[in-house]
Amino acid sequence: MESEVGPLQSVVLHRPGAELKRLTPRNNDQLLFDGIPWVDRAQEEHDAFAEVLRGRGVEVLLLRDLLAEALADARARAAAVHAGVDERRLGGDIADTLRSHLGSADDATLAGVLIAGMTFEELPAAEGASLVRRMHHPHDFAIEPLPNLLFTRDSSAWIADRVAIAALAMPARKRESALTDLIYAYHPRFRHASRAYGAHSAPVEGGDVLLLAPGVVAIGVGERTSPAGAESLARSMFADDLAHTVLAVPIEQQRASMHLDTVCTMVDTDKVVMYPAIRDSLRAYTLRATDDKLDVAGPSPFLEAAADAMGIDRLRVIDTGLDPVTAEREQWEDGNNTLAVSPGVVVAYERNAETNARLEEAGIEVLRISGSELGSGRGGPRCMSCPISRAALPR
Ligand SMILES: NC(=[NH2+])NCCC[C@H](N)C(=O)O
Repeated sequence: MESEVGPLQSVVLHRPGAELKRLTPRNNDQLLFDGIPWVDRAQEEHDAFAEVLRGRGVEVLLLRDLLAEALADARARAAAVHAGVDERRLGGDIADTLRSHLGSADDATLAGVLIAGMTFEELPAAEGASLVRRMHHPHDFAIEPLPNLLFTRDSSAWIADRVAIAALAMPARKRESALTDLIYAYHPRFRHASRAYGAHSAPVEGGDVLLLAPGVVAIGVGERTSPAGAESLARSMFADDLAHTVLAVPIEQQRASMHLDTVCTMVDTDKVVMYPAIRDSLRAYTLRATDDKLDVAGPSPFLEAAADAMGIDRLRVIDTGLDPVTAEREQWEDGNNTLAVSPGVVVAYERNAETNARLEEAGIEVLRISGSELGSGRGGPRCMSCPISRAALPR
């Protein structure tokens, strides 16, 4: 996979389920949701999203199935139980009981618990007294749920023929990469996939990684991806010959722009849709490897640095020309977070009517999906998808 826009062939999605039913007004902030989604409707919206992709010939793989299939391997099970059971939180006794309970669950049930988590009242019964059980509220989580698994973009990212397992920055999401890690390690389809970068160093999230052109990768640096994360991903891509140029793009460290793809996504080989408020201020450091040494230049204006690295005259921005308030509203609702299924064809939330109209005026085909419930986790079509293969672009 060497671009953002080559004809999409296969993608990993996660159909949201019981993990969203864990969200309450007391925990939604910590779990990174801005509201309490209506779960049945979120599932309908998600099914419709998957159908739009299938309708364009895309193979849709569902993360829950991949996880359950990977768990058929005993080593995957052991890793999953290890990652799910936090002995510091539970104490030795409960941890032991839970490990043996999970160890004997069937693959689908285990996958379900790893995703939806478990409360203290759902713990398997055990003999003897436990202060931990007595003192925890029955609704406290013994295993935290993973509602943000919906955003499959972030926990892994494919660059050329390699997969990078992300190190996620927020505590509520850290365990996601343990699951993607074991899918890629043990699922028969991916067992032989080579890795780029491991989950064990500084934070990098897939939402920050944009494949601008073959050999050219932009990495947003802000609330999630750290400078150290960007630098080590760049170094590993250079070492593996996956990129010749990396652009490190500072973005504001705030929720509205948590990832680079919340403010900018590619809609065609030489076109991006971008939040107008940052268009003139976005800058980039240009990283290259010269004689095996890292070379850092800039910062310079992002659009110029990108065009330069891509070897094109201009990287065009769809001129949404929106008034600042509409632009801010639609950016918050992921109007700039489009998923390209081929050059010039993108999936977008229908609610961002103005941005979509401008895209169409510019000749982009917009496949609209509804996201009134899905969007409450603050993520759009690009965040909710992890492309694993795209056809190469004609050169
Ligand atoms: N690639 C993205 N923009 N992902 C959006 C992730 C949203 C998620 N609720 C989070 O806060 O992490």
